[in-house]
Amino acid sequence: MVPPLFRTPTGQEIPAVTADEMRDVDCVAVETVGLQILQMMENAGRALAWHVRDVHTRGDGTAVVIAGNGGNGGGGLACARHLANRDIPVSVVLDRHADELTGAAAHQHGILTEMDIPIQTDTQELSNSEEGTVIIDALIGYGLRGRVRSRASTLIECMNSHPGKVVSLDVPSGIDSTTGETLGSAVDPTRTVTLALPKTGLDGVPGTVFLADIGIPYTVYERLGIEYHCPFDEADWVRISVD
Ligand SMILES: NC(=O)C1=CN([C@@H]2O[C@H](COP(=O)(O)OP(=O)(O)OC[C@H]3O[C@@H](n4cnc5c(N)ncnc54)[C@H](O)[C@@H]3O)[C@@H](O)[C@H]2O)[C@H](O)CC1
Ligand SMILES: [K+]
Repeated sequence: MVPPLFRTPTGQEIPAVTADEMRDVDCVAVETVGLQILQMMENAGRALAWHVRDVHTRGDGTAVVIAGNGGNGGGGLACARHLANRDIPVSVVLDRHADELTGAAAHQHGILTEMDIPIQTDTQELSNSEEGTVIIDALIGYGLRGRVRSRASTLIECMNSHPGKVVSLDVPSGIDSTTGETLGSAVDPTRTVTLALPKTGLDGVPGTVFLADIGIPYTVYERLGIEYHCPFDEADWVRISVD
């Protein structure tokens, strides 16, 4: 399969990667170069919060983050903190009980509880929220394995039936980030904010796609033989599309 070629609005080409290649990037960044996941996640959460504010054009200006237990969920929870810091009323719906969270997601969750941000597993508040509410899809990213299971599938349906705009982090949940296949059900976003490099499966996803800088240095790409030229200019993100 020939990988899709993404370009910025000025025509700069950006290589797309599979989930395995992106895991290699993460692995070299962390194991060899010494970045910490939380450093990259902080950049992801901040960039995502900017995009949520950007699509917040009307309504009551609230946001609901739907978060899973992996790196994607962790980025969504970091985004919730950045939104609250800008006085945007934000709440969180988890895909599991808070006691079951692990790793970076548990870490981000602990901060949100200290901030008194409402966190629940019940989707009622999401269903009742206004059209102007922006939904942040941080359920599953490139870590999706197999068909979407029932609880995640319910959350995906809930996001898709909400009248508000949906911003997906990294990959619309339910889309295989390598093949673009819908594994059972998938989020239909207004916008996707993908991290570091485009994923091959993003070719053809609905909505616009932005690439965000999460601070991975050139040397990581060089070590993996990925030809990378910085596509970012004044902003820490750039819109990308396939010809
Ligand atoms: N350098 C980077 O790009 C960085 C990306 N980050 C973000 O981390 C995710 C990848 O994180 P990972 O923990 O590997 O996986 P996910 O969060 O995508 O997925 C795990 C999550 O999903 C659930 N899940 C998996 N399969 C299924 C299924 N079939 N049905 C239901 N649920 C499923 C699982 O239970 C977990 O909850 C990447 O996309 C970025 O968003 C890092 O933040 C920083 C570096
Ligand atoms: K997602």
